[in-house]
Amino acid sequence: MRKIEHIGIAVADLEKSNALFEKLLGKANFKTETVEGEGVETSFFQVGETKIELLQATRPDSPIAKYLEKKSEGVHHIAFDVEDIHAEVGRLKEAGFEILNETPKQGADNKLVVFLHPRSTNGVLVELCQGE
Ligand SMILES: CC[C@@H](C(=O)O)C(=O)SCCNC(=O)CCNC(=O)[C@H](O)C(C)(C)COP(=O)(O)OP(=O)(O)OC[C@H]1O[C@@H](n2cnc3c(N)ncnc32)[C@H](O)[C@@H]1OP(=O)(O)O
Ligand SMILES: [Co+2]
Repeated sequence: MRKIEHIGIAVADLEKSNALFEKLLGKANFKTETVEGEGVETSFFQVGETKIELLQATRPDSPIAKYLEKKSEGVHHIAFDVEDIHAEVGRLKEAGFEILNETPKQGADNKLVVFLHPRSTNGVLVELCQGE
């Protein structure tokens, strides 16, 4: 794992949270992107080498909608940048972590992403992501 690629934050109202994070970070977001496969609309802010990813649900069965039903707005996942996602999945599986999707799926920014179940990672939803 090379660095924290982004921190995902579940929000109820992307427009409101965009304005809040713009004020907090002193800069505007650099992009928004809808990822239909995950049922989310995202907004990204660059902070040094890493990013803040705000996530709003686009449909009721989105993981973000389910999360907000049970919990509240806040940190939803931590994403690590990896060089070789297949090798990393193999290593983590061997080490006993619970992989949610062994076949990488399409994330934002055309990246391949894999999630680890929070029950195997001290309650933190972990995302691995490999860039182009
Ligand atoms: C924009 C695309 C991409 C990117 O490029 O960055 C993204 O970031 S997409 C982000 C949204 N997608 C995902 O989160 C996909 C992976 N998540 C899942 O598969 C599911 O959300 C889950 C983690 C398996 C949970 O789903 P489910 O089992 O249906 O939900 P429950 O509500 O029943 O939860 C079971 C258990 O897990 C705890 N939980 C759920 N979400 C989280 C979380 N984000 N962080 C920590 N813990 C979480 C939940 O509290 C339950 O715990 P117990 O009550 O103790 O059983
Ligand atoms: Co993410």
